[in-house]
Amino acid sequence: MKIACLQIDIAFGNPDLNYERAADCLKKAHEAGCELAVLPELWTTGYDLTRLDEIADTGAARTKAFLSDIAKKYKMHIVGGSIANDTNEGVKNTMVIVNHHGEIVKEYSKLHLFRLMNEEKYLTAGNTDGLFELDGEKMAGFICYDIRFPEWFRKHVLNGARVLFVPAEWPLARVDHWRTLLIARAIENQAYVVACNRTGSDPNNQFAGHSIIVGPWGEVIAEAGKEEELLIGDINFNAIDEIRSRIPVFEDRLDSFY
Ligand SMILES: NC(=O)CCC(=O)C(=O)O
Repeated sequence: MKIACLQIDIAFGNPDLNYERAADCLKKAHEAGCELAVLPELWTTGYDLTRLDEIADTGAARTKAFLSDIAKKYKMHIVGGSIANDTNEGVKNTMVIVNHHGEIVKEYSKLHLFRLMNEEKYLTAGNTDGLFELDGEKMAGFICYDIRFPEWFRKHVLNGARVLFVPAEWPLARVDHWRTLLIARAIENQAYVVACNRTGSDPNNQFAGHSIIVGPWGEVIAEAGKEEELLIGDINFNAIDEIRSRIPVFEDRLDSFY
């Protein structure tokens, strides 16, 4: 499966412009022959959290219609990063996944809110898992800070997920943590990790870029630099079986001791 991470800059608090930019990049991913595209975290608004009452997407309705139209037009699955989603439980940081028929297959809202970027003051945590299926393969979505919680990843992998998606707005200041944690999540779970970070800056942070696709052996299949980039990599589901039979971690787990 040919996958594209849309490592883009995000216009602070300007959804109209961000939808336009995302549409351009999704078109480029389609033209490059990609079967699945991934967007970064909070790609419609950035971290303009004090203005969420004006700029959040009510019920993610605009985002769902936008992604669904594009997915259908290009026959491409879209892991829709995440957006500020105004729900009756508060504003959530929600990922929408759309298959290549334009059907919404999953909504996952970020479980672990990141205090260093004030998320807990403005956002409501999700309360569902991130498991979904595309082309008969089990996959899962996580959002940014979630990568610091290996138990959350393991839970999804034990439930069958073999491709783990991570949209993010990860600052440059901790780019070493970003790379190390993502590679570790791939190695320990013997699964693909596809992580799409934003680039550019906002009033509080400079972002790292360095979107990355990591294979189940921990090998870096593709990695972006710091600038805007359409990062493309191929994933091969057979490699997961091969590595799991070489080192049978999932057979050797001793659940009763953990
Ligand atoms: N947007 C985020 O969740 C950022 C997480 C982060 O920077 C970290 O160090 O963790």
